[in-house]
Amino acid sequence: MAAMAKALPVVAEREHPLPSIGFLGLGIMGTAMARNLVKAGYDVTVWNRTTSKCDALVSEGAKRGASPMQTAGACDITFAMLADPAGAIEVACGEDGAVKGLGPGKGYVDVSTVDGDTSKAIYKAVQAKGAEFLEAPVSGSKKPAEDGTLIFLTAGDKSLYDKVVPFLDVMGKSRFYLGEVGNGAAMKLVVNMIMGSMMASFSEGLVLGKKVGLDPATIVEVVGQGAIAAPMFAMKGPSMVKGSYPPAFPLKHQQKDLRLALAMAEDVAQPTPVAASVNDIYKRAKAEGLGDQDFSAIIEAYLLDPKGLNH
Ligand SMILES: NC(=O)C1=CN([C@@H]2O[C@H](COP(=O)(O)OP(=O)(O)OC[C@H]3O[C@@H](n4cnc5c(N)ncnc54)[C@H](OP(=O)(O)O)[C@@H]3O)[C@@H](O)[C@H]2O)C=CC1
Ligand SMILES: O=CCCC(=O)O
Repeated sequence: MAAMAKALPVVAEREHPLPSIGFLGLGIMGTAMARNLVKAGYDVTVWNRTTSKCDALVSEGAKRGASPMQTAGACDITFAMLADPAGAIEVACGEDGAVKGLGPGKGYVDVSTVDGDTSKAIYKAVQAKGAEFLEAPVSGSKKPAEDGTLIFLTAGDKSLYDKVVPFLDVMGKSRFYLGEVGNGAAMKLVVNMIMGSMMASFSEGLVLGKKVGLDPATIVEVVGQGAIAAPMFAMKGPSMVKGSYPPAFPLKHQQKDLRLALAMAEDVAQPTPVAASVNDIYKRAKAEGLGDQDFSAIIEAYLLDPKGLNH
């Protein structure tokens, strides 16, 4: 059963004036997360590199930021939801980066999925301005972002964590405080490494089953009733069977997370042969032009006929 959208607390019901919020990065996730903050009645300023992506939220009540620097300068707490380490560094530490707008009393919360070293570099830059930093990558995809049921994996300045709890609770259903910067990134990469391998294994099973004459839709049903049942298989399986992969979690980001998880494993000399092999399959799918499709399109990398299981 699909998760129910939760009732959002509204600002008018609160007793004290609340901090103003900046939100940088309005992709699939950022748009839905910022929208929930706007809907809850907060004073939200949004910025995105492709400025047209701000239009809808501005028409719904958000203010338009001129740059990451201006947005962070105008707001008490700024969230950032960027594609990858390069984007996160650019937006935080670039020419018109958010860090330039920060100062004592302000906070920067990076909710992008990046590696620990990227997070630590941003932390150092934020600290140098006398501001506070929290890394807070999320588990959960487009639908949980829309429903406000994400899981936050936070680490960094505990005092900032305490301040942003009300905002995290608007955007999410649960939150973990994991201590030092890097631990949130590590938790997120471990979870997504497992997820990428699960999806590849599921695809492999569907393709093999089809080849030996089984009905893929029946395989999805059987998997859903046994010990390996998973919400992800139940949600993605039916559309995979139809060869349809509308992007919720883009395949290029899943491959990025595998790449970052493998680098993390390399740093501690931990063998991860399953993830290494799976990463090659995602790389092949990306090379075949599937990067902007949902990551469930990984199944296409197994198929000679690129139209999907039904063809
Ligand atoms: N989609 C999902 O299910 C989930 C995604 N994540 C993670 O969240 C992050 C965002 O994901 P998602 O919203 O799906 O991604 P999208 O690809 O939809 O959005 C990426 C965002 O990053 C911006 N961006 C990328 N590079 C730069 C740059 N150099 N400078 C400025 N802005 C940049 C894009 O701007 P522009 O619009 O101009 O291109 C866009 O706003 C990723 O780290 C992803 O791994 C985490 C959990 C779930
Ligand atoms: O990083 C993306 C995670 C997607 C999910 O948790 O469903």
